[in-house]
Amino acid sequence: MQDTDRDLLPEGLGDRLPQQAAVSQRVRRTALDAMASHGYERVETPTIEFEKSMASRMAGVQVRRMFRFVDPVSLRTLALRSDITMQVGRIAATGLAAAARPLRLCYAGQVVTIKGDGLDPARERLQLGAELIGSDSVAAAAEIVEIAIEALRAAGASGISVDFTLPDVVDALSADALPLAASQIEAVRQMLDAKDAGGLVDAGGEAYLPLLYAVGPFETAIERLAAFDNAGVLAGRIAGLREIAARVDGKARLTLDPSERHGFEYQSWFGFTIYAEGVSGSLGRGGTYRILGQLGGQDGEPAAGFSLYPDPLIEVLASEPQDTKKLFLPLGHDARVAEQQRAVGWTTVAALGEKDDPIALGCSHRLENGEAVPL
Ligand SMILES: N[C@@H](Cc1c[nH]c[nH+]1)C(=O)O
Repeated sequence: MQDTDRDLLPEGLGDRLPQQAAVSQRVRRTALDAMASHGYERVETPTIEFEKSMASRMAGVQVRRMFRFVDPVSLRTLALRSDITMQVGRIAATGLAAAARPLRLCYAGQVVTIKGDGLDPARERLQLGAELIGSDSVAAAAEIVEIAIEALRAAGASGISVDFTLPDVVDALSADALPLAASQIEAVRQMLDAKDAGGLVDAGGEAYLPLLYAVGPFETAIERLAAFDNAGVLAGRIAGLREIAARVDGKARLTLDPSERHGFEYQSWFGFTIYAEGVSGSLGRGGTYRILGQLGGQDGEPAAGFSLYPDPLIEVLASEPQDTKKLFLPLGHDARVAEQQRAVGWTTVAALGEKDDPIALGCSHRLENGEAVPL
């Protein structure tokens, strides 16, 4: 009988072969270097931890997306990390509780979820990001957006665009200017998410209809949002968005979709999604949020941050021709010369036998009389 399962990977999981792995390393390094250059210090977190500590750090985290199982040692429920931001929140609230604020941390690692996101079947993704802990001000949010753009550009993306949103807009409006019954709030949110104008009216959210039209290029959409907000409930948020937009002007194309919530589980007054030309789907998101714990009392500690999910960018970059400079070392070559060549940046591939074919092995040059000769 054939063991068909042996060579298969579960749905949504995959290997990276050398070309993709090389690009992935480069993307990770260049993006993290951009974050480090702005004072974000690297932290590393475990891939598994207690479910409770991950799920309770921020309001709105969805545990049902996480792989969970019982630890045979502690007999407690563990979860595989689905978002490193929550772990950075734990570090900020515990190990680095006494560190000076604002605290700037960055991270990179694989994250997994039980189900892919929308049409994307991938269940494991590379996540890279930065968190600015101690403030969720406009200045903090603007710094985060600027660094997200810079990190993505450093990683090789171009034609970057950023879509701003107000994750808690329904809460803000329903608490004040446009009251909704507690039972209506979820339906109104869902209809806004679905951009379903008819459904929004049926759900009793007619007054929220203008939110569906305050979308598109930032300048015109923000004007529409301001016109809709005649009670001034959103005035602070609108001024904040304008300030952030002015800071990133010229670095990315800006759009606004004030009721967009896809992927925003715990962000508060400000959120954004980031895209690049030639790459389908989004490449990351971020925003302001609160870290629950002792710091900041009941409301938690304010923070802002972003996470990039660069896998689709890695695919695109890895499909472009790479300039490989590899030097073939024939049998009997001078080992000292080879070492000197590596010292000046060559990658060398040494022949093991007579039959080794430099071209088939991906070499661009061959060592002859101490010189690299093009093949
Ligand atoms: N970790 C969030 C993005 C984020 C980082 N910091 C704040 N928000 C996500 O992946 O959706």
